[in-house]
Parts: sequence; structure tokens; C-alpha cells
Amino acid sequence: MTVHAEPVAELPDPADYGLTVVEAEALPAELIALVDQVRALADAVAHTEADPAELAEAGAAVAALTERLGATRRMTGAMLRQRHPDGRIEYNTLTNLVSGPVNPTAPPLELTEADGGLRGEVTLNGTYQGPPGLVHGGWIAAMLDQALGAAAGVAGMPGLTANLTVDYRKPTPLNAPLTVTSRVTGTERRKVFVSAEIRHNGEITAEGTAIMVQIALPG
Ligand SMILES: CCCCC/C=C\C/C=C\C/C=C\C/C=C\CCCC(=O)SCCNC(=O)CCNC(=O)[C@H](O)C(C)(C)COP(=O)(O)OP(=O)(O)OC[C@H]1O[C@@H](n2cnc3c(N)ncnc32)[C@H](O)[C@@H]1OP(=O)(O)O
Repeated sequence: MTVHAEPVAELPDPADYGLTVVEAEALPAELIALVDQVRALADAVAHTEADPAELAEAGAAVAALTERLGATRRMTGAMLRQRHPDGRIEYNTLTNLVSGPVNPTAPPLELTEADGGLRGEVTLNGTYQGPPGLVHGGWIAAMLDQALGAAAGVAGMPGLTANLTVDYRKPTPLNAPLTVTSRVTGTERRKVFVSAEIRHNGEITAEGTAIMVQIALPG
């Protein structure tokens, strides 16, 4: 494959695209803890057999909390900036569906640099269910897409997914540790070729490849 694309010398600052930037260390620990509580709440709601009176009471309590927390609201596209001790800077959308630290719908999947790419561990609860006891195929694709996009991003070539291919090799279990890995495999003009896998007990359950097209620099 011809290699033409160049990592951007310095990642574009999302503020130059008109986006709010939040420093990772500015996120209150209480917010992270609340997000975790809401994840557990979603799982409890999805599986509860509580009686109608208790459900009505819980619904009213949640509605009151929603109103209270909704009173102050960040912009939708806010970006998270992480400054690493070695000077590297990483950006992610704060409420990213797969790995946003303040999105209760996102599992706590943190991808960190390893073996020339990215690696992360995640255990998915029953709210990610497709077939009984198994992770939903659309969610598997979402996790692969994120790992693929983030691999291009940390390599200094952030872009949008133009094309995504997923192969489901084995059923991916719920409530079991999964490993997600990804890396850049090549570049051609603005195209960045990436590949990723999800493993359980060392065996690949799903793998994907994508073409990410590098975003245009502001201005
Ligand atoms: C807003 C930015 C804020 C600042 C950000 C700063 C830092 C961010 C850093 C890191 C971010 C980190 C992590 C993000 C992680 C994950 C996010 C998950 C990924 C997603 O969730 S992302 C959402 C879904 N995604 C879309 O919403 C894309 C919709 N789409 C489009 O926006 C356009 O479609 C686009 C831009 C893709 C291309 O449009 P375009 O006009 O720019 O480029 P063009 O068409 O000229 O194509 C150029 C070359 O790509 C080839 N090409 C194009 N399409 C192809 C296809 N389908 N298959 C095969 N090849 C294809 C052409 O053939 C040509 O190839 P060649 O060079 O060989 O001619």
C-alpha cells in the first residue's frame, strides 16, 4: 500500500472548530461516580420485577433528579482533553457513546496505547444485550468503530469513518471480560486504514477494518 498520509504535527484544537474543551482533570470525581450509579440504575431498571407502586415511586424520584441535573447543561459536542505526563494530548467527545467518561450509556471502556496501537478491557452488563446472554451485534460494531477511529486519532490522523467492515466470528458474551485492540495498518492520501478485534479468553469473537478519512484542518 502506498503511504502518503502524514500524521498532523499537532492535533487540531477542537476550540478552533467552535467546540467547548473540558480538561480531564476538571471533571468532578462526583460526576464520574454518578455516571457509574446511573449505569447500574439502567441495568436495574432493565431487569427489575418491582411492583407497580414501587415503579411509580422510582419513576417520580428519577424525574425529579432529571429536572435538577438538567438545569445546567453543557454543549452537546464538548470535547475532553487529556494531557499525558509525556506531553501527548488526546481528544475525545466527552459524551462519546462508546468511551465518553460522562455518558452513562457508554460502558467504562478506556483505550490506552499498547503494542503500536490501542488496547482496552470492558465487561458489558445486560443493557448491551442482543440475543439472550450475548452482546448486541450493533454494539460490537460500535465498539470496533470507536477503537478503529481512536487508533487513527492517537496516531495523529483523526478522521471520520468512511467505511466499516465487521466479521462476527463467535458469540460475544455479556458479563464477561472482553479485550478490545486496534491499530493503523496503512495510509493513502487522506485515507487511514485501521483494524481492530474483540477477544474473550484470548479468542477473537469479532474483528473489523475501516477506512477513516482525515478531517480537514480548520480554516
Ligand atoms: C470536528 C472535529 C473536531 C476536532 C477534533 C480534534 C481532534 C480529534 C482527535 C481525535 C478523535 C478521536 C477519536 C474519535 C474516535 C471515534 C469516532 C468514531 C468514528 C465515527 O463514528 S465517525 C461517524 C460516522 N461517519 C461519518 O459520519 C462520515 C460521513 N461521511 C463523510 O463525512 C464523508 O463521506 C467523508 C468525510 C468520510 C469523506 O468525504 P470527503 O469529501 O472529505 O472525502 P472524499 O469523498 O474526497 O474521499 C476521500 C478519500 O476517501 C475515499 N472514500 C470516501 N468514502 C469512502 C467509502 N465509503 N469507502 C471507501 N473509500 C471511501 C475516497 O475514494 C477518497 O479516496 P482517494 O484519495 O483514493 O480518492
